[in-house]
Amino acid sequence: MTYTLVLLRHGESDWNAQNLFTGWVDVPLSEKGTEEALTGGRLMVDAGVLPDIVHTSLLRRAISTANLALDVADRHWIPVHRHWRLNERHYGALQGKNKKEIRDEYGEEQFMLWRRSYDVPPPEIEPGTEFSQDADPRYAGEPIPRSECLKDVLERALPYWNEAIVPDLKSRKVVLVAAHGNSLRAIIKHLDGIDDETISGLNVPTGIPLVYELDENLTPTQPGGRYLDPEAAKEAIAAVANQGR
Ligand SMILES: O=C(O)[C@@H](CO)OP(=O)(O)O
Repeated sequence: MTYTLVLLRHGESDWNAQNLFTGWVDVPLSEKGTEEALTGGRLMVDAGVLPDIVHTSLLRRAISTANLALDVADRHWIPVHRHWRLNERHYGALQGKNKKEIRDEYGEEQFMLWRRSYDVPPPEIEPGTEFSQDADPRYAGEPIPRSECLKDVLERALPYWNEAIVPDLKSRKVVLVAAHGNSLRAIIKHLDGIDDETISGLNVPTGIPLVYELDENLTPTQPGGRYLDPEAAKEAIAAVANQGR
């Protein structure tokens, strides 16, 4: 008997399409992203993987993706929990900046350090500036970051994983987590025990459900899980890896 976890990165957002660092900026899905979310729902139906409960971030690209996918799967009615601890990593002062321009200005090495190193956060965002979240009511009273590396994301996501998601898994619910490239990378690092170096090469495609069967110790029975459309995932993973080029 295993526990079933479905990880779903939101469909393409408007800012993914424009190649902008997004982080906690609350941008909507693009038309393509909406289609990806609907396809994600169909893939779950075809695989017979029907969520009993959903956890999302507080950002509309993840919320909309979950809503669209669950509607297709006729599971629009399941209980939902939302938390900022599942948000995308906070991209600090890079939020709203073009990835290619940042790469051209700072060079490949610095660009990749900021984008994919485990423990180097981008420069902090200035409070009160256009893309900062300090006055956003959804985070009132919360210890929100001004910039995060993946290590920070893992540290803030883990309490939510342990206290909110694990109990649902252990009660034998099929759990859907609809979140973001980097919050999902953090969860995958934790689940698969990926080391700090190797995780820099792992990218998560938009809109393709990734299913994990977990044993009693919450160890994946198949490391890396299985994408419900492996061919599409391969192509989309390469596209994410190549952003900024
Ligand atoms: O901009 C972002 O918030 C993330 C995800 O879209 O980008 P990256 O893949 O570069 O970490």
